[in-house]
Amino acid sequence: MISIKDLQVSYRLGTRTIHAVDGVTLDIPDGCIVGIAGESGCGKSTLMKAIYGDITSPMHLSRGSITYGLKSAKGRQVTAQNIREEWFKSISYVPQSSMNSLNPVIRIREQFIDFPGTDSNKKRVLERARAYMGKLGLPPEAMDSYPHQLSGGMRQRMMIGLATFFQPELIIADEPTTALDVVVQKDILMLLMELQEEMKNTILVVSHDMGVHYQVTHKMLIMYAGRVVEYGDTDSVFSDPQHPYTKMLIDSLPTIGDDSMRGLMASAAGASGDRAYRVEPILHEVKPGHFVAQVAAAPVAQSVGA
Ligand SMILES: Nc1ncnc2c1ncn2[C@@H]1O[C@H](COP(=O)(O)OP(=O)(O)OP(=O)(O)O)[C@@H](O)[C@H]1O
Repeated sequence: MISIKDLQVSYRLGTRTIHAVDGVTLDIPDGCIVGIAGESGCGKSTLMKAIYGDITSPMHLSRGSITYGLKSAKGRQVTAQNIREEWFKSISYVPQSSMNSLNPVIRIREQFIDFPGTDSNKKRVLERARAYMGKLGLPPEAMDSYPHQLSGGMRQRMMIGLATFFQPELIIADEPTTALDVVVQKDILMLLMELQEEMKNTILVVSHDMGVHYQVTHKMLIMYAGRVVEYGDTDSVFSDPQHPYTKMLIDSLPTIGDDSMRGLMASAAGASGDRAYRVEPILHEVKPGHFVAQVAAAPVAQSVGA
């Protein structure tokens, strides 16, 4: 279990200090996927970097502690002081826009060989990496490509492959599906879920997409202005949100069968005044080539006495 106690992480900007994470206390159990949501700038990435132990100026840990409950392969307790030595082994990070983090001028296979912690027998590493990438749905020749020769989805798969190659107990994925189309997004999320199911490790996923959180996570952490405003089992947070900000985030998620959306659709159509409507919205061409989902246009029923 990861235990975070009264964590404050700040940025020093000249004479000013911003507390990007402020007084966060929480326990993250082993073997679950935790989703982190909250508006831009609320401190999600800062919290993830602090957990990863990637604390470099102007960022600093101004208060509190993180304990990991992890042991290295050599049986040593992982602490905030030695966590860097465990990068990619016990803990790995898929950063924002990570698919663009591959070095563009060297082939992917070289990036695997240079990878921290790989053993000195390059041939053996490559064989293992090729087999692993095949398991992640990448063709064997993808390892011999330069990053620009692969699609965004393939590059993101590669990054997830790099992050999971040593089966770390903790993986932090900061917006792993941003900038991918919805089909590829789904594939990447399914891949993360399958890997977690197999490895039984803990994954922290930052995303702005509440639909992603609902589908993928076991627990949800909602942040606002550097603080955690709600944290609980995903089912409970979605079915019974308590904090107004969580309610707002969840209300912004349209769902099939959502009566409030139906009401909205109905009133929008009703407001036009010239349509009777059924409840199910249908795509209508309102202008040549311009479609909108609205309730079906049907002859307006004549009211009695009209
Ligand atoms: N390197 C930095 N120097 C100074 N301030 C920073 C730095 N990085 C982040 N901040 C500030 O810290 C606060 C939290 O930023 P952070 O990137 O953690 O938010 P976030 O929730 O991850 O946002 P986003 O969803 O846009 O990625 C913001 O006010 C941001 O401006």
